[in-house]
Amino acid sequence: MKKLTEDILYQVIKKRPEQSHKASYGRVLIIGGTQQFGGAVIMNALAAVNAGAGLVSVATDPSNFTALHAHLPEAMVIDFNDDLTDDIQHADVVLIGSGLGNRLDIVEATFDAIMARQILIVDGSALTLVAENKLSWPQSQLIITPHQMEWQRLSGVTINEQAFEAFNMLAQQRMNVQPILVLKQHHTQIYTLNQVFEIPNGGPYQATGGMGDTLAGMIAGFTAQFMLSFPESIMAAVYAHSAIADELSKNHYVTLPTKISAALPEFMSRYAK
Ligand SMILES: NC(=O)C1=CN([C@@H]2O[C@H](COP(=O)(O)OP(=O)(O)OC[C@H]3O[C@@H](n4cnc5c(N)ncnc54)[C@H](OP(=O)(O)O)[C@@H]3O)[C@@H](O)[C@H]2O)[C@@H](O)CC1
Ligand SMILES: Nc1ncnc2c1ncn2[C@@H]1O[C@H](COP(=O)(O)OP(=O)(O)O)[C@@H](O)[C@H]1O
Ligand SMILES: [Mg+2]
Repeated sequence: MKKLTEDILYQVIKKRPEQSHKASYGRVLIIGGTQQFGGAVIMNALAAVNAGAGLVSVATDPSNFTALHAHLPEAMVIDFNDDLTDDIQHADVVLIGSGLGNRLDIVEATFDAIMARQILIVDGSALTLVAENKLSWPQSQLIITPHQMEWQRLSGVTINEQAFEAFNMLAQQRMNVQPILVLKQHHTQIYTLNQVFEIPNGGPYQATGGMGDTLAGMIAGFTAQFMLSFPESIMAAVYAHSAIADELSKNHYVTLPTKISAALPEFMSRYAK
């Protein structure tokens, strides 16, 4: 187990070249947010845009369009009931699952459309749907972001057994496509193909709904923008998420997910050398 340090931020976050444009920083497609859980995709998108993704589109229930635009006019919207194949195939990074409820049809269609070279981040309800329906993972650069109960549902490793790294690693290796596993908890762990990393920061002021949706959006923004630093870009996103929460916690009892996203541009500017 390797403990991550602030160095990961200097390693991944780079000063932008003058000769660049929005497409240089990645196209992200976010798929999620039923009528009940529209907030989840708004938080995904706030995080991805504030992390610096070049272009962000959100495929969601149409009842969420106005609220999303009110929070974030930078994002584009798509009706998630339409055929998303073209939108998926034009994205560099697809994030699916936050607030997706029981829309198994959308998970299946996304897994069918995704291509092997693309980054696919699977979060929230999509993880539960994969577990319940025993879906196979698609060929892609797969990242999964379960909290401990979602990981228990997916892997069969109970929350108590998750203290043993070897159990998690074995379960990860048994999947048909070996994903990068971001196992969320106090001191989140990141399982790459052959090594485990752990963040030393973060705390209970982060225990509030939408905190994981924000992390998933940050991972999308970091991986889309810092393509050449994969998978370190994932570690930098996880580290930054908790580092910002730590800073806010000095004078905030609870660190709201939307405040973490709002702090991202200034936070990242400190590391861009
Ligand atoms: N504003 C919005 O739109 C929001 C939308 N959201 C969306 O809702 C969807 C459902 O996501 P979810 O995580 O809330 O529900 P679920 O998968 O049932 O798991 C929760 C249960 O698991 C247990 N548990 C055990 N260990 C745990 C741990 N370490 N961390 C967390 N839980 C742990 C615990 O059980 P308990 O301890 O209560 O017995 C708990 O009751 C998902 O798509 C998400 O994106 C949310 O983001 C909120 C804001
Ligand atoms: N006590 C804690 N210490 C550190 N981080 C925490 C703590 N509780 C929750 N978190 C973080 O908050 C996030 C919660 O994710 P998740 O349960 O998926 O939230 P949601 O689905 O509501 O957005 C994870 O990144 C987790 O590591
Ligand atoms: Mg979650």
